[in-house]
Amino acid sequence: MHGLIAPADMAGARAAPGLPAAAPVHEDERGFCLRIGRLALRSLYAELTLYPKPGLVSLRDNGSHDDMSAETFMRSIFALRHYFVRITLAGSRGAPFGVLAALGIEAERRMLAATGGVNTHRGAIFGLGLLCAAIGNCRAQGEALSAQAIRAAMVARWGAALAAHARTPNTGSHGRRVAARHGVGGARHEAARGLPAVFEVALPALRRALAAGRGQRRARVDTLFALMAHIGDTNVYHRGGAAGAATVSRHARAFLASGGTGAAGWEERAERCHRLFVARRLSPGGAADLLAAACLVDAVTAGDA
Ligand SMILES: CC(C)(COP(=O)(O)OP(=O)(O)OC[C@H]1O[C@@H](n2cnc3c(N)ncnc32)[C@H](O)[C@@H]1O)[C@@H](O)C(=O)NCCC(=O)NCCS
Ligand SMILES: Nc1ncnc2c1ncn2[C@@H]1O[C@H](COP(=O)(O)OP(=O)(O)OP(=O)(O)O)[C@@H](O)[C@H]1O
Repeated sequence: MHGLIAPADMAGARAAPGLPAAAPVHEDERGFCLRIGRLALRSLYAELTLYPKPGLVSLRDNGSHDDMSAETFMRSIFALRHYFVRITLAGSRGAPFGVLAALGIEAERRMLAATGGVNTHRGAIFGLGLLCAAIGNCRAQGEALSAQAIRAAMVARWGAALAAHARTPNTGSHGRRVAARHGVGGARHEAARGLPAVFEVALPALRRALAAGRGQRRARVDTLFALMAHIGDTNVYHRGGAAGAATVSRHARAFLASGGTGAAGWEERAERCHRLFVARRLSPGGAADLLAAACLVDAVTAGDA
């Protein structure tokens, strides 16, 4: 086939309600979506393999988790390989929020099937999926891929729907219980505000550390701590309550105040923090998701796409 290609990767997006069933996919659009999908997976892999990462699962250990390991995460990442391609395409076609949500719900189903029912990537499916859609939309508008343009495309196309999504009570989730008890908004509120934790906290921290010559590993550790210091993470509240959340932000702030990974002994300090979180069963999973999201935006805007 020349020019018009309908690969398996695209099948879900074409079949999704709201997209024309037979909308042809041009080769350059297909190549772009495949590249963004690959960068999204690479960002999740970068987050998984990073160490030290307080309380979180890595290749070294399972952090504060009994029900998942790096292998569970690898299976989950593999199960998501078509999803990010499809949602990029849906975004480039300007699909309504309901289409993105349907793709996300289907991806959650695949994740749960691959992990035996463990929630490894719910937050990432939502946040990175939304970013992939925004990146696709931005490119389709003929905009150069900058962080600002990606964020603007996301807010312009789906801002109102995201605000409505944040207002909709979702039954029975940890996020809902945490919101009711502690007044913490979580992933949906973060998205409704245009992902400020990604664009105003994580990305600047990542770029600052890279510009200071710290390299990807140290820059990502600094970024994770910046996020831990900043966000209200529903995972942390769910497992550790307000006291757990205060512990996470206090230790993150102390690590950053000591110079982050720019200071001698940073690795030992970060590992000490990891051991303390594991002892208290704390896990900043929302910060981990947002780190992966920032890695994706950085890769896309650095020209890797
Ligand atoms: C919003 C969804 C993913 C989760 O709702 P829930 O109320 O459980 O949210 P909750 O705040 O608890 O977070 C879920 C996950 O997000 C991450 N997270 C936690 N806190 C935060 C935070 N402050 N900011 C960002 N992410 C966070 C964590 O990993 C957490 O496990 C879900 O309700 C949903 O709508 N799913 C289908 C839509 C979808 O995936 N669409 C894809 C493209 S838009
Ligand atoms: N490396 C990581 N280690 C642990 N969690 C992570 C990591 N990366 C991302 N996360 C996020 O953390 C969330 C998983 O956290 P957790 O297992 O605490 O949630 P849960 O299954 O909803 O709750 P619980 O297991 O406490 O009943 C996922 O949504 C995922 O997106």
